[in-house]
Amino acid sequence: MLRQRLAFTADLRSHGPVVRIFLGGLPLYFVTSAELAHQVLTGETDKFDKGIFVDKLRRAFGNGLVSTNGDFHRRQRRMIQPAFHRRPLTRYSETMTALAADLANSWRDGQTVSLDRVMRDLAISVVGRTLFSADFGPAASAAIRTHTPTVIRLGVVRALSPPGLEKLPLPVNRRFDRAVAGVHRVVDDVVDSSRGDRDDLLSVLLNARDEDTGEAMGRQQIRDEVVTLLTAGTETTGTALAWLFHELARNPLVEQRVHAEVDDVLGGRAATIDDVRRLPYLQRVITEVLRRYPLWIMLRRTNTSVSLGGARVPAGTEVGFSPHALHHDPRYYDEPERFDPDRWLPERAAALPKGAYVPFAGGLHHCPGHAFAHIEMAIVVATLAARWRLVPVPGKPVRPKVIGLLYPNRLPMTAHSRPR
Ligand code: HEM
Repeated sequence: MLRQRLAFTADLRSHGPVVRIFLGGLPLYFVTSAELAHQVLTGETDKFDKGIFVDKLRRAFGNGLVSTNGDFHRRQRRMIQPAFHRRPLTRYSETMTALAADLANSWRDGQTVSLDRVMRDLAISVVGRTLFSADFGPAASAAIRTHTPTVIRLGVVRALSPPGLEKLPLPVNRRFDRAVAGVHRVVDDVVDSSRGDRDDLLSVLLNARDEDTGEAMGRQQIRDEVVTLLTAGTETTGTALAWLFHELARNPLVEQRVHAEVDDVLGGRAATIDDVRRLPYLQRVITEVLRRYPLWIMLRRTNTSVSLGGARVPAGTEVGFSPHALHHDPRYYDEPERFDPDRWLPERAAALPKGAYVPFAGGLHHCPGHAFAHIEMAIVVATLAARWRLVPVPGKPVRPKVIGLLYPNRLPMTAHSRPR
């Protein structure tokens, strides 16, 4: 499973709708149909808690939103959700436009950039400024960019290995601890230097009071929420942006249509939130990128006995599915390996069953940042594509590294100025 990750989870569908596999002795019920994935995410959502992944990653994310269940999760979510409503998103979009324009202005014709790194740094700057009023310098940005994939990668290995591995004095565990400490150092700096008097999400957390006791939120809990938002909001969006430019370069007809659309709407200027709805083709490109490059697997755990596709699954059992396998399942998608943004034209997408497209999960843990991510991606791509065409460096093949998320192994690209 760890060696051939995508092939392993794709192949499970040939064994039936529910397949029992073992993670170092621990049974995992893997569901392979859209219908059952939808049931796990949204159908009986209060019967499924977060599973072994978040247990193994608790040292990193503590009790942040992504790792908690039940009433506690609901309370924290209620507090954080308003930061993703329309009005704050409009405010954040100004920062997205400014940062994208700065990047577009910083390139020289013929310059080669590590696009994966640049996109992840941009995503880190966007979340830092919008949610925490923090300007991460190059060192802090590099710390997040290098430590977060290590935390996720080793968390996945821990989850899929025999229990107890993480307690042994192994180099791999020391690496995990160092990476966690690296992310925590950056976040502690951000939390400690805020006075809580800004119009941002960090100030909401610093000023929050318990509804019953009136007590302030503990420092540790604030740190857990900030670590969660920072990593959940940057790795995903940064890698999706990198893959988007990779796909444009591999699909010249798609690239031409994106260029024609942004030229028509922007005429060379930076994009704003008002432009996003006027870029329908680019929105389909974004939807298609999130189909091709979603999470590898998602896990949950039953908190009561559940019937799944006719199988009786006892309480306390790990249940999982692969968004990547569902997004490439020929039962739901014609030519699933083809990058085809027009499959998202409303008349063609209407037949897609629930659960077949789940880049942002669903149910109680549905990604609160989905609109934030869509707006950010549209603004960044439109602003850069209005000025630059990004061309792959020959002889440097790009392939996905599957670390929970799909990262490009590298993505050197040369920026060519587009005629204005
Ligand atoms: C393309 C970009 C993004 C993708 C593909 C994505 C995907 C996801 C997915 C699949 C989950 C559910 C995880 C699970 O339940 O196991 C999730 C949760 C979450 N995401 Fe996103 N996300 C993206 C962008 C963002 C952004 C921009 C933010 C914030 C700035 C964010 C913040 C969160 C948080 C806080 C959670 C936990 C929610 C909860 O458990 O209640 N995400 N995301």
